[in-house]
Amino acid sequence: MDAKAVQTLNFSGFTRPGNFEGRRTGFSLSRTGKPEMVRMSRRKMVHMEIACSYNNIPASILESGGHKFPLEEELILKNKSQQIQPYLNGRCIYVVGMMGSGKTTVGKIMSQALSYSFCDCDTLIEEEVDGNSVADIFKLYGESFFRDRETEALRKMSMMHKFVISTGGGAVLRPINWKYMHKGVSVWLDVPVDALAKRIAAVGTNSRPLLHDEAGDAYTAALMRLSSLFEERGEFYANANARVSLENIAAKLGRSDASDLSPTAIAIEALEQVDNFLKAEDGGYAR
Ligand SMILES: Nc1ncnc2c1ncn2[C@@H]1O[C@H](COP(=O)(O)OP(=O)(O)OP(=O)(O)O)[C@@H](O)[C@H]1O
Ligand SMILES: O=C(O)C1=C[C@@H](O)[C@@H](O)[C@H](O)C1
Repeated sequence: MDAKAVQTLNFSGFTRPGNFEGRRTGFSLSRTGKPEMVRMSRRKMVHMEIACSYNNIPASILESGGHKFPLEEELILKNKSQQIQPYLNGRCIYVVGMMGSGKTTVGKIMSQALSYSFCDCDTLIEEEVDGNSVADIFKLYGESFFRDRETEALRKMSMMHKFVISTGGGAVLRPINWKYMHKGVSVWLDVPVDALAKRIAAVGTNSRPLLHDEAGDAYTAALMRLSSLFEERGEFYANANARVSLENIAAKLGRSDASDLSPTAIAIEALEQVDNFLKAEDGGYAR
């Protein structure tokens, strides 16, 4: 085997209930790069070696960790979530960030990894206002009515445990909302505004009332409005306990573009930043 074109991950330890989602089998990549099924008993010492051999990917990329394979990302995610779970102690995670920053997409991945439930605050408000969409609530009742419902939804969620909560883009604006969100751990997904504008232009602005009235082509209109919203809100997002900067992740992975990072890679960094916060609070892990 060409040692240069191989990356190996080793995991040893006892399986715990919940590991491998209760399945008695796991996957390992064979030396040829094909996944192989591996049988495991319910609780036993396991040693898993995952060797990835991709001849067309330069060894320098594999060795620098600049390329993450989906299976590898899944294992890192699970490992990280198991590491922080005892220190989270059931506290909820609130994901904050601009419209389109991936709070729902990344939040769902985090909730699965942590075996937490997931709640989208906008959806909760829609359910509580007779199933009206956020856009319709703005139209029918106005923004301040929506903001009051948002505060009420956060108050209710602050009494829950083991939830990842994707908040609305403007939830950071009211100090009372922070009082509720600080019952848990808050994470800011900091995504460059041009990446947000690309994502939003791709799906349209119909469901996003604060962007809907802007003139011009979809990308430019979204970019202009998002830039001015970010100028007003940047300092509020920075109240979060942990910041996940897509530009920093791209730099770590040696990528030039922060807009093509996988949601799983972003979720891993989010858990990493939560871990840093937990280590720093109240004297850290020594509680
Ligand atoms: N890492 C990513 N790379 C590319 N596209 C992404 C990524 N994460 C999310 N998206 C896409 O961006 C759009 C917005 O994502 P998502 O709904 O998760 O964001 P959000 O922060 O919850 O948005 P909002 O606050 O407006 O509801 C979706 O179309 C989603 O598929
Ligand atoms: O950024 C905002 O102010 C908003 C974001 C959405 O998630 C919705 O909560 C609503 O459209 C307002």
